Parts: sequence; C-alpha cells; structure tokens
Amino acid sequence: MDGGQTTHSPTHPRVQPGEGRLTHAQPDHPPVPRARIGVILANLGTPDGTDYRSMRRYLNEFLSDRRVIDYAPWKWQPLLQLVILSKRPFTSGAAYRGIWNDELDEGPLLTWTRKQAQAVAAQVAARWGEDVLVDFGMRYGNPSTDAAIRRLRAEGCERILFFPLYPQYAAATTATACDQVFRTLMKMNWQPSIRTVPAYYDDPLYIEALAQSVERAYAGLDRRPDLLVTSYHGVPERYLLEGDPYHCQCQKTSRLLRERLGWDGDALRVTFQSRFGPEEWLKPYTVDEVARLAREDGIRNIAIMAPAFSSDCVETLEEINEEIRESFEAAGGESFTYIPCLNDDAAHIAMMMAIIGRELSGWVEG
Ligand SMILES: C=CC1=C(C)c2cc3[nH]c(cc4nc(cc5[nH]c(cc1n2)c(C)c5CCC(=O)O)C(CCC(=O)O)=C4C)c(C)c3C=C
Ligand SMILES: [Fe+2]
Ligand SMILES: [Fe+2]
Repeated sequence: MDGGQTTHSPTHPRVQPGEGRLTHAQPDHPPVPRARIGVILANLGTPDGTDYRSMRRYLNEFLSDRRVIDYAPWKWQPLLQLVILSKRPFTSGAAYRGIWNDELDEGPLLTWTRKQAQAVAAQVAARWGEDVLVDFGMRYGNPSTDAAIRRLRAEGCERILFFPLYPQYAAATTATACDQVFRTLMKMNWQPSIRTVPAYYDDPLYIEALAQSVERAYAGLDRRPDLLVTSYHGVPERYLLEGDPYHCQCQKTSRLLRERLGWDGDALRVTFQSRFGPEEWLKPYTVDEVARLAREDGIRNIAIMAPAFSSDCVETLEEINEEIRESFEAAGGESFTYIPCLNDDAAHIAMMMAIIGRELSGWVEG
C-alpha cells in the first residue's frame, strides 16, 4: 500500500482540498478536479407547469413512490393510471395556478428552495471559502436530486452532506429523499461519501425560528387570536401504527413551540391536513377541526401555521390559506391569520447553517 496515496500509479499525487487542478504523470489520465465538499438542500419538488401533462408527470412520479403510497403495484397502478391520473391533474393544476409564481413561471416551493440555497451558499462561502459548494435538488421533478449530485461530483465533491428540509422524519418524505441519493450512487464509479442530516423537529434554533415567526405575526394584529393551530401534512394513520415517528415528532415540535412561547396547553392545537384516499389519516383533520372550533367551541379568531413545511407551497398557500380558511369562515369564524412558513427568514437560514456546521464536523475545520 502507499500509505494513503491514490494507488493506480506510484507517481499519482494525493488529492488534497485547496490544491487546484492536478497535473498527472500519465498523459491519458482523466482530469481530477480539486477535492471539495458538497451540501445539497433537498425538498419535495413541484410540477414544471400547471398544464395537464406537467401535472400528470409530477403526480405520477410522486404517487408511484411506494414510500408515499405503499399498496402493491398490481393493485395500485391500474387505479392510479386509469382513474386518479385522469382527474387529479386538472384539479391540482387549478390549485397550483392560483399560487404559481408567474414571474419565474414556477411553483413557490422551487422559488423558496432556490432562495434558501442562495442564502446558505453565501454564508457557506464566507465561512469555508471554495472548499464547500452548495446546491439543491428535488425528490420529484426538477431540478432533480440526481442532477445536483452529478453537478457537485463534477466539481470535485468527494463528500456530500445531504440535507432533507423536513423538520419531522417521515418515510414518505425523508426516507424517500435519501433513497433517491443512493439510487444515483448505485450508478456511479467513483461515489462521493454521503452524510444525511437527521430530522430537526426539536432543534432549539428551529423552535426559536418558529416562535419568532409567531411573535412577529401576532405583533402585527389588532386582536390577539384565541388559538394557534399548528397544521402538519398528514400521513395514513397506519404508517404511525407501523412505526413511523412522524406523528410523535409533530407533537413534540408543537409542545416545544408552546413552551418557548410561554403558553398553556389550551393555547395551541395540533392538526393534520391534506388527506388523500379512503384510509384514515392522522387526526384531527385541519379542515374539519377549524370548522368544529368555530361551530362548537365558539372560537372566532385563529392563527394557523404549518411547521412541517420549510417553504410555502400549494399545501400552505392554497389548502390552508384558501380551503381551510373558507371552512373556518363558513362555520362562523371571523378572523383567520395565516403565518407563513420559515422560507428564507434569517433565523431559518441561521438554523440551517448551525445544522450544516454540526453535521460537517470532521470534514471541515471551524
Ligand atoms: C398521497 C399521499 C401523500 C403522502 C403520504 C404525503 C406526505 C407528505 N407530503 C409532504 C409535503 C408536501 N406534499 C405536497 C403536495 C402533495 N402531497 C400529496 C400526497 C401525499 N403527501 C400530493 C398528491 C401532493 C400534490 C398536490 C396535490 O395534488 O394535492 C407538497 C407541495 C408541493 C408543491 O409543489 O407545492 C409538499 C411540500 C409531507 C411533509 C408529507 C408527510 C410527512
Ligand atoms: Fe404531500
Ligand atoms: Fe405519537
């Protein structure tokens, strides 16, 4: 052995961060870029457009993922291809059209994720210079996770920190995002080393960022809401019974937020939204619970936030701020305050930087 040297030629130099492009003893040797570290911010993804074909392509990829819907393909695929994908692209397309970023012709989830990556990249460059590169990738649609890994690898990243922007772990989100990374690695000769960032549902900086967003929203209101509803994306109840920790992590985020705000137990409610299909999902369902609060408990003023979403998207801007708002108001509710997701808030970016710094430990100095 050569004591750590790359082995195929005794004259081959060791690749070190900061060395720049290497010249090689063998003239036919492919170029080896300088060894760097990559960070990928990962999110769910959004359709390329709101037309039927773009929506169908996106929904097909999403709803064919067995981490999301775990039915046997022989049972699920005929129903998906023949029934669901002939109708849902129209209804979902209409929902996306209402919240689309027309200026950039893209979904807001993509706009926010890019902004987050740009803000993180600037801070990473200031802290670690050119040895650490930042990119972003989506689980479904574009820009893909595969493309982000290949771009970083082409820039010389031999180590990649993969950061799924899901505060609470769910197999339907975190695990499938990580699966996608390893699918790309299966096709690579020279794989980068991978670290994946764990869920951060109880990270003090995440709770602080949420709390500050509540305080900021409340400071701008004439009348204090009677109740804060924390609405999380749902999953089938069965997933909880089969051991997925998502439900418990949502509950803990909300408890920690309430404690940080100094509120008692009645001031905050946990609910779950976006039910899909005939199974029972995590309860209470947000759309029903806000109506019940207005009708049965006489709650007239609520604020609502969605801590499971790191960026505003169709589920928050359309489902919460339109559908769920209407449900509350139709049941007698008077004031409904939607508190935006953390998006590119300075406290959110600071949280990401702290997590990245912690998870890069041993790979970078300082
Ligand atoms: C059908 C099963 C679904 C499960 C399980 C699920 C879990 C889950 N999803 C998110 C985050 C997001 N979901 C988004 C959209 C969305 N989700 C589903 C279905 C399931 N999600 C569908 C069909 C859609 C598309 C929209 C629609 O047709 O209703 C989004 C928004 C994407 C965007 O482009 O804006 C996010 C984000 C989490 C966190 C989660 C479980 C923990
Ligand atoms: Fe979803
Ligand atoms: Fe639980």
